[in-house]
Amino acid sequence: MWSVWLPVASLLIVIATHWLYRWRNPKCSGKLPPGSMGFPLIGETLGFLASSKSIDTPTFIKNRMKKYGQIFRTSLAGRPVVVSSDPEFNCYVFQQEGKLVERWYMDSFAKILHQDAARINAHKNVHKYLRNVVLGHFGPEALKDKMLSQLEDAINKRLHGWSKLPSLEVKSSTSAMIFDFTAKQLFSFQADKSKEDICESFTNFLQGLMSFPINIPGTAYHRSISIITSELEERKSNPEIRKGDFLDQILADMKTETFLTDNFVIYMMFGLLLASFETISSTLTLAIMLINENPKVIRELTEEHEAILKNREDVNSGFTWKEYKSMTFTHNVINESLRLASVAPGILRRTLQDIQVNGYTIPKGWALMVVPAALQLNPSTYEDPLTFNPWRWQNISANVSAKNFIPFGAGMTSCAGAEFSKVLMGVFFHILVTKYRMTTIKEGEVIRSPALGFGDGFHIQLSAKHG
Ligand code: HEM
Repeated sequence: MWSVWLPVASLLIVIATHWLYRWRNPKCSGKLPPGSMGFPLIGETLGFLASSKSIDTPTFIKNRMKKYGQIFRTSLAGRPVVVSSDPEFNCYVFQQEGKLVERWYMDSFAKILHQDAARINAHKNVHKYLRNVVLGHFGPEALKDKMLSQLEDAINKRLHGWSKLPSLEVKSSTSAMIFDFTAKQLFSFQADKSKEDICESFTNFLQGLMSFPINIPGTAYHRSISIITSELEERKSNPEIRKGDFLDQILADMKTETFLTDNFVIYMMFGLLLASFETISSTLTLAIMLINENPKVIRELTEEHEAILKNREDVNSGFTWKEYKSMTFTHNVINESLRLASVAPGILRRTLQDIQVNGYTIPKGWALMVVPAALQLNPSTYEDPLTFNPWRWQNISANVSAKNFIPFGAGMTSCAGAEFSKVLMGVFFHILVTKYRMTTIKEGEVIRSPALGFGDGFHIQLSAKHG
C-alpha cells in the first residue's frame, strides 16, 4: 500500500511546492520590482479592499510604498500588478498608450459582452470613437453652446427642491441630481416619469460591478440594463423618433461602425452613466463637507459669485462661459476637492511588452496601476496634504501639477468628462453660495475602501438666503 501512496504523495508535494514557488516568484526576464504576491490565488486583494476611516492614501498602498518604494509588485483579483506612485514613470506610461501599454477597462467590457478583449482592442477605433463621441456631447463646445444653461436650470430646480426639505443626505441627493441630468443627456431618460428609482439601483449595484456583473432578473443591474435596452429597442423600431441626445448619434453611427452592436451600445451607455455620476457626486459631497467646515472658504466663494452677479449687464441673463472661466477661487476649490477626493482608486493599464524602470522589469501581460491619491496626498509635493486649503493652488506651478495632479488621468487618454465635471461643480457652487445657506444636521464620515465613501451619510439642511 505504502509503495503506491508514497510516490503519489511526494509528487503532489513537489507539484504544490513548485506551484507555490512560481506564485511567489513569477517569471520575469529581469529583476521584478520589490513586493509580495501574497497568498495563492487571492494575492493581497483583501488588504487592498480593506477600508480605512481617513481621507489619506489607503493604508495598503502607504505601507507598501514605505517598505518597497514608489514602484512595487503585488497580486490583486488573481492578477499580477505593479503599483506606481512615481510621477515620472506614470507620465511615461500615459504616453505609451498602444505601444508599451493599453487601457484596461476594455477587459471588463469584453467580459460583460462575452467577447475576447483582444478582439475589441483590435478595433483601434473603439477608444477613439468613445472618446470623440463623449467629447462631442460633454466637451467644452457642447458645454458652452447648450449644456451650461441646461445645467443651471437643472441645479436651480434641484436646490430649490432641497430647500423645502427638513434634511437631506448629500451623497445620495447629489447622485440623484447628476444621474438624472446625465441620463437625460444620454438617452432622454425622464426620472420624474419613471416608475423606478434607477439611480438608487445603480448606486446599490456599484460595488464590484465591473468585475462581477451578473445579469440576474431582479437585481439592480438587470433593471438598469433593461431600461437602457428597451429605450434602444424603441428607437430602433421607430427610426423617425429623434430626441437630439447621445443615443441618437450612436444609432446613426451604428450604420457604419461594425463594433457598435446592440450589446456594446447598451453596456457603453451603462458604463458612461456609472463613470459620470458616482465620480462627480463623491467629489461634490466631499467638497460640500469641506466648505461647510470652512467659513472662510464659503465667504470667499460667496464674494466671488456675488461679484459675478453684480457685474452682469443683464440681471436676468444666465451663467455664462465667460463667468465660468473667470471664477478663479472657485476653480481652486474644485481642484482642491478633486485632489483630496482622489476618487479613482487606481488608473489601470496592461503591459504589451516588458517595461524597464529604475533597474526593474515589469513583465508583458501584467497590470499596471497608477494611484492618484499617492501623488495628490504626497507631503513632499503638497504641504500639509490632508488640509483643505484652496489657496495653495495660487502657488502650484503647471510643472508640478502636470505630474502630481491627475484626478482625470493625463494626456491623450485622460477623462473625456473632465470639463463637464468641473462645470457642473462650478455651476453648483454658484447657485449654492448666492442663494442658500447650509446647516449641518449630521456630520459625515470619510471612508476609503478604497473607493471614497461617506459611512452612514452626511446630512444638511438648505435654507434660502432671501425670502
Ligand atoms: C469627478 C469626476 C470624474 C473623475 C475623477 C474621472 C476620472 C477618470 C479617470 C481617472 C479616467 C481614466 C483615464 C485613463 O485611463 O488614463 C477616466 C476616463 C474616462 N472618463 Fe472620467 N472621470 C470623471 C467624470 C466623468 C464623466 C462625467 C464622464 C462622462 C460624461 C466621464 C467619462 C470618461 C470616459 C469616456 C473615459 C475614458 C476616456 C478614454 O479612454 O479616452 N468621466 N475618468
